[in-house]
Amino acid sequence: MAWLKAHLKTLFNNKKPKNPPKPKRLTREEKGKARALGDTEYPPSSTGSSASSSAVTDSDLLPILHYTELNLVPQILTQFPAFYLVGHPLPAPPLPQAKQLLTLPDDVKRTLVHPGKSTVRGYNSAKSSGREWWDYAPEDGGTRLTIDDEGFKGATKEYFEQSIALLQRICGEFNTTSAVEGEGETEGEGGEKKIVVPQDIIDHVGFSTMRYLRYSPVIFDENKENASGTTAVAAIATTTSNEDVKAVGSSSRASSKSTGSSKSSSIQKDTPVSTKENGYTLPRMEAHTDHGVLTLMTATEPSGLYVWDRNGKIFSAPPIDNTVLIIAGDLMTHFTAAEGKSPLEGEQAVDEKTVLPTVHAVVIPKGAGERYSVAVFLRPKKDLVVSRRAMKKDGKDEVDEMTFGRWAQEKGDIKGRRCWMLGQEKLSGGEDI
Ligand SMILES: O=C(O)CCC(=O)C(=O)O
Ligand SMILES: [Fe+2]
Repeated sequence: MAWLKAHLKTLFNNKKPKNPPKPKRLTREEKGKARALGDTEYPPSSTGSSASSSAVTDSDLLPILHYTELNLVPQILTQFPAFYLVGHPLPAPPLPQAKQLLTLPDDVKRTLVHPGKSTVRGYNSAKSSGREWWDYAPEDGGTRLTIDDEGFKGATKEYFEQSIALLQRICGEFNTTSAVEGEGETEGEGGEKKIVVPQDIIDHVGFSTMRYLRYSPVIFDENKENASGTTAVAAIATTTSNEDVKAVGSSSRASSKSTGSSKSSSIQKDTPVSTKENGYTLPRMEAHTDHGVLTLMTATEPSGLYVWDRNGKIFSAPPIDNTVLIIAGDLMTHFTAAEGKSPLEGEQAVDEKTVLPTVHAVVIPKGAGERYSVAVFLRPKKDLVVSRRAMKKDGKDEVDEMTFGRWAQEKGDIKGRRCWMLGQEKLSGGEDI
């Protein structure tokens, strides 16, 4: 797994685009107005050429993009870890359906567990995190592991299909057509099409799924929770602050490193490990990156979603009416790596057009109640080659082909799957991997 370690170290080591477009400076009021109106000038559409050695963005808000401006997405995802999309054609988000399914009696929910115990199909729970979820997959029209309710099934299928179509459209924006020499990249006719995101992803649903999630204090399993007192879990707090979010990041780092590591005891000692000493733990999802191409999210209040940018800066990502939030998954980094490079080669594969996967976490403030969310994951077929890496084997030049299935498998094999975390190393103040 040495390549992965090297890769993570370089990718997430405060790497910035070499020549990022400079965000336009707006006052707080202007920003708020731009957000409320879905102002097309925010974020700026210009591709300023002045080099900046400061942060990728000086804004503390995530951009809101209008559906008619999807062509800006490739640039925006190098500047921001996420964006809201307004003016999209999606139907109402199936949050009532999420609540409908996830508040069924436990014995009914148990019948929706995948026979092979898949965590990306049917019903699952992580009781010690105060979280449960149900995954819809389009196989057999999504009729397996679901409930017998036509309204539920219709709304679920519809939202999934339309969201996937939207994410595929966004992928198409990464594939530009270049005009005649000297004119740069344009939408001009007759030019050469540059494929960044494989066409197969744009044409096929692949291994895409949709998830309904519920975060609630009532999900905690009192008997299991921290029985040993050593399990690394999220911090305890009476309010949610950046500190709490950082703790969600650092504690999951401890859990990933502690398993199978000879350093586990010292790491656990040095890491904020919460127990029930204050009588409460927060419903949460630890910091992670999604391993697909793009993820579309929508949620109820209370807010609780946070995203990290490539410098470790945290953005709150509360739900905004009529918008969806879109973030990048690991495969975006494979596809947008520097020309001819695989991200598995590390730093040299990251250039100004490289989109890094969005680190995100959820933590629900104490007393805030329940949160429901919907996440649609655009993922390719498992055998799709996502990047190629030139390497020497027994003195011979070889090309190592990374498929999506292998990527997901190798990432999953790292305990806790917390490996692709940009912010986490910085936030936890810990040593490099
Ligand atoms: O609940 C959310 O908003 C995020 C869920 C998520 O990140 C995931 O399921 O991968
Ligand atoms: Fe996620």
